Amino acid sequence: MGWLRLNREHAISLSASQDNSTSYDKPALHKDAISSHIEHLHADETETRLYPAVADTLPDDQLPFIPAHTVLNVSSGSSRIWIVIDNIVYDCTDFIFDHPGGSTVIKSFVGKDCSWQFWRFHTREHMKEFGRKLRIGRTEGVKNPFKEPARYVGLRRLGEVDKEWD
Ligand code: HEM
Repeated sequence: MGWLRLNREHAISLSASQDNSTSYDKPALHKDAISSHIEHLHADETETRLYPAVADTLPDDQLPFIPAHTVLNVSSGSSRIWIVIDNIVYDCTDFIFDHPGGSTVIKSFVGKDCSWQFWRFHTREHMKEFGRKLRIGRTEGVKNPFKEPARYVGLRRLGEVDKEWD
């Protein structure tokens, strides 16, 4: 667990040294730091650390690809809190302690897709300001355990084409 401890201390000292930083700001981890600590880790922890948080400026389509089975393995075999929104993997391990909606909701989606649930409670601005810095990769095929219920405006289903207007 040496690496995890190091990562947390690094994050804390970083946020202490930057006034406008919050405690869940994650540093962009350096490859040398990863390899020098990687030998102390169990296999599944090693796997999680291959995907550190990436720079805010990196476009989604340039994020490293994390196969669905890796998302699943990491989530069941380690204490990392990875969730998937619109095929982007977010590492919420540290962020859950600061999440205004509490940690339980996020924990209930570990290793799962929760796109529609996320968009029920958040705006694009929330994602840009708080979510973007938690991105670690992109993926495909991770399942949402719940089907999105149909949404209605009055008696009309949202998004339904109104035949009378055609
Ligand atoms: C990338 C992951 C996430 C980020 C960055 C994030 C960020 C935030 C932020 C910034 C707020 C405050 C919103 C406000 O001020 O109006 C919030 C509230 C909330 N979030 Fe999240 N969230 C994440 C994941 C989730 C997930 C997966 C769920 C569960 C579906 C969830 C459920 C909620 C709820 C229920 C609230 C409280 C809403 C309210 O009080 O009106 N969040 N989140």
